[in-house]
Amino acid sequence: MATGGGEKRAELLRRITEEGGFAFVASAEKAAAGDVRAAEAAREMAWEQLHSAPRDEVGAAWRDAYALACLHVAAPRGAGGGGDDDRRAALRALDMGLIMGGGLLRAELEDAIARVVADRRGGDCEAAAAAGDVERWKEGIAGDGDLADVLKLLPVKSLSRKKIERRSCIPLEAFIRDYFIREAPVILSGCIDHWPARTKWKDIKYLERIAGDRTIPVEVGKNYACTEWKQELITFSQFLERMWSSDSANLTYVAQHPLFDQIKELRGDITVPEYCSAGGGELQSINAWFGPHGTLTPLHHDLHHNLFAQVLGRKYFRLYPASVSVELYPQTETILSNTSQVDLDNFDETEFPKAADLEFMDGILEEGDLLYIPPKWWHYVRSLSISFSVSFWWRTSHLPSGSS
Ligand SMILES: O=C(O)CCC(=O)C(=O)O
Ligand SMILES: [Fe+2]
Repeated sequence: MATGGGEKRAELLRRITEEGGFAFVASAEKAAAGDVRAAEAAREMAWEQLHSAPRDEVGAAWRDAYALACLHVAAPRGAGGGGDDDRRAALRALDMGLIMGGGLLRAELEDAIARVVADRRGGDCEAAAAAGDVERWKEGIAGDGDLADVLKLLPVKSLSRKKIERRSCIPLEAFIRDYFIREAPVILSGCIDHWPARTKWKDIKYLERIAGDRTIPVEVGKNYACTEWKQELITFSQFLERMWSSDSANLTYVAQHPLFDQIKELRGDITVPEYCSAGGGELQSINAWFGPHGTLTPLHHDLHHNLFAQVLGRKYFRLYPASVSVELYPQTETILSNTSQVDLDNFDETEFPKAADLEFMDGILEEGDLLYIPPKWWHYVRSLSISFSVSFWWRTSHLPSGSS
């Protein structure tokens, strides 16, 4: 398997030389000549550079260098004829390159992944999910509990509560007129019934077969605002295994991950809803939110318009308008400034008095529903079953730029 991108590679090595990475360049040259140990050494050196400074300060050259080294590590293992272990190791290296590496060699990484995947398809690739898992999976997606059960867990003043409006699939013009322009949330049902994902993802064996050996980033812990929270890189199969764990302190959540850029087969199972063209906007990202019963996303806001598709399972959403930001006590640390200090699960009225009487909207997103969340609207999300959702974020030209 060739690593491709000859000119890009030469240019990258020049950039790394300028950064003083002579040892990396020497190892990369040996790796290109088939030296596996040199490939691994180069990857190690780039990895160290990636972790030597905060993520946004690591130079693009070193990120691209990491991707190049991953291509070299995978090349001999991914070549046709290798065994399953080799293919898995190649996929892991290439996925790590996609997740942690820069964008320069993205196409080369994707091509290499497509070759390994196609090679595997030729062989016997029956999914490993046990028969019992198939049943458990169906039960897990169904979930139970209604709004009253959720509200018991969340102390609220019922006077300040409104239901999120619910409509069946409406024309784009009506969506723009009634919700988008007014920046009003709405749940739309029956708009994604045609997505292959609605049927295919109900089959755990399908997910396991398509994605089982792929490496993905997951979040582990009660929620991202907790101190014990961490991120890990595990295979999709390992993630599915953890779905059955009852250890709530180690809830494992694929959250806000661009899974569909990474695993192309899954991208084919969903479609960008027409509503995302409202405002002549530009799609910013499509993210997966996949996890067990009980995942919690604390109260926060994002800068984008969000159309949130509930593909499998059910989720409770609580929304507060953008206008009440001050009353929700945003965190003071810049990195978490879009997150509220108010913990809705353990609401402390004496500490956050202004938040006590605020009006909010809530509702349960059922399988097959879409939820429109206008920019900067605060949202709190809790899964009521195994849940797989997809968010479509877009922005219009008049909105502030930047990420969530
Ligand atoms: O589903 C979740 O847990 C959070 C979703 C969310 O915050 C978003 O789509 O912006
Ligand atoms: Fe969000």
